[in-house]
Amino acid sequence: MSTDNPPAATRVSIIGTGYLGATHAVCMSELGFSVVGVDIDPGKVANLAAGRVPFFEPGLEELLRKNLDTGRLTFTTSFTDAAAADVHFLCVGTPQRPDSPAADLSHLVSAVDRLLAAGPKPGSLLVGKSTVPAGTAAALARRLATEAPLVGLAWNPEFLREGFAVEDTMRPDRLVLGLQADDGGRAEGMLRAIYASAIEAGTPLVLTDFATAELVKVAANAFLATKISFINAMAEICEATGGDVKTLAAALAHDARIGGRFLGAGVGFGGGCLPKDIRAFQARAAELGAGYAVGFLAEVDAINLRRRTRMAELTTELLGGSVAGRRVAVLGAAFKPNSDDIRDSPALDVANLLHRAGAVVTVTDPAAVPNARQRHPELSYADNAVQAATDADIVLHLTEWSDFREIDPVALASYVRTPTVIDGRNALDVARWRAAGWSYYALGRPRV
Ligand SMILES: NC(=O)C1=CN([C@@H]2O[C@H](COP(=O)(O)OP(=O)(O)OC[C@H]3O[C@@H](n4cnc5c(N)ncnc54)[C@H](O)[C@@H]3O)[C@@H](O)[C@H]2O)C=CC1
Ligand SMILES: O=C(O)[C@H]1O[C@H](OP(=O)(O)OP(=O)(O)OC[C@H]2O[C@@H](n3ccc(=O)[nH]c3=O)[C@H](O)[C@@H]2O)[C@H](O)[C@@H](O)[C@@H]1O
Repeated sequence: MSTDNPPAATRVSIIGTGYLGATHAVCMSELGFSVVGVDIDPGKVANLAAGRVPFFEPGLEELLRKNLDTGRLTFTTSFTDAAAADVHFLCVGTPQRPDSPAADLSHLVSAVDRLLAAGPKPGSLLVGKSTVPAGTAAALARRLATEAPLVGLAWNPEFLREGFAVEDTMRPDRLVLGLQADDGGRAEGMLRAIYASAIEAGTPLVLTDFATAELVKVAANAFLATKISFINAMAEICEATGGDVKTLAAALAHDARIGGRFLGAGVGFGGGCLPKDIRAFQARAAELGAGYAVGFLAEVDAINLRRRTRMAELTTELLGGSVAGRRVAVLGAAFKPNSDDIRDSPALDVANLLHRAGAVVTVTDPAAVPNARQRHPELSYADNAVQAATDADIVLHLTEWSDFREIDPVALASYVRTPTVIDGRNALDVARWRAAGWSYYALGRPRV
């Protein structure tokens, strides 16, 4: 999206300023809109208002500060401040329920309660961006029809990736707009104006109904999860036959119909979205009587979780059958590089499995240690790979930060007790590590 022609007087509110909402607020302001971000977490609001992004996202803080300085971007806990906006983007969390695989929609319901209580402007538009089970928008439309008939509704799911959030928001692969057939084109017109620069730049625009828009989002995440679990299933077969999953994936990638992205075998997917979205999808399909159609996602989830236990088993095997009292260095805490997000992190899951089996586990990560320490105070933490690996019996590489790929294996070997590494992301330079005297292992690759 270009910022050459800032739009005029449209006022935008962003409800929920977490990973998605904070990024969307900053990017909408960068596009020239007057933006207010509202959140119930006063700490988050205070940080954002002071120019601090309370999570790791390359490029976002710089853009936040620049836009705060223009006066176009503000943050508040008051829904009254948000009520004056013309367009409200709903960006609150939809996590997995604690007691079931389904999505917890309570934040969404409460956000709408608060907005309606504050009295949104007649003619304003509520735009859902959160990932929701199919049918959520239709239910919300019925609610608005009785409680706020002059407020429109659209569903505009978000596809950004953490670590590339600004880039993905400014230059999305596509824009999906779920619209109501009977609003006379109002919502479409307002959203075309909001996204004018992206549309002019040629971003594909998909205009559809609510259910399809909701489903595009969960289908995309289900497909990505399936692709990762497919290659991890091949890794399991490679382990059984002595094959090499990295060569296998590279060979598959030469087929343009398959492509090489999301064929990275290793310890599997985590984060605040893929795992909970495939579970919520299954739960919703079952409610609709169509659970059989996505039954395969249970296997996708199971393959993914097996990679974590397999990593712990291989560690145990390489340490002679027991990890009790052995020192394990874990490189990585975030669910992926360029993020401090530890939601459903494979790295921390593996660290905990080993800790519970009696290992002395020390975790390091370039960005996620503060979050990990808060959530898992039972583990030990180090500032860098050398500290984590000092006197280690084994080193596990579980999040492929460039910092870890760039480690000098010769230097690191002088700190460890035994130079054994398991590359849980198939991302280290095997030849370099072996030449430096390390015994190198990886899931789905032959032992040499
Ligand atoms: N994190 C990501 O990269 C992406 C997330 N999504 C979806 O976006 C949604 C939000 O995800 P995240 O930003 O990761 O979650 P998050 O947990 O980082 O942020 C959610 C925010 O909503 C706030 N909130 C909760 N209840 C509220 C209420 N009643 N009123 C106002 N604010 C409230 C929370 O305090 C929090 O700051 C989810 O549905 C997720 O699946 C979609 C695409 C990308
Ligand atoms: O709905 C969401 O929130 C987002 O979920 C994912 O984005 P994200 O969770 O930021 O991370 P990804 O880059 O998709 O990675 C997800 C997980 O898969 C793992 N992964 C990825 C690729 C791969 O080849 N192998 C692999 O194990 C990563 O390490 C990570 O744990 C999607 O890629 C986004 O399009 C979507 O908007």
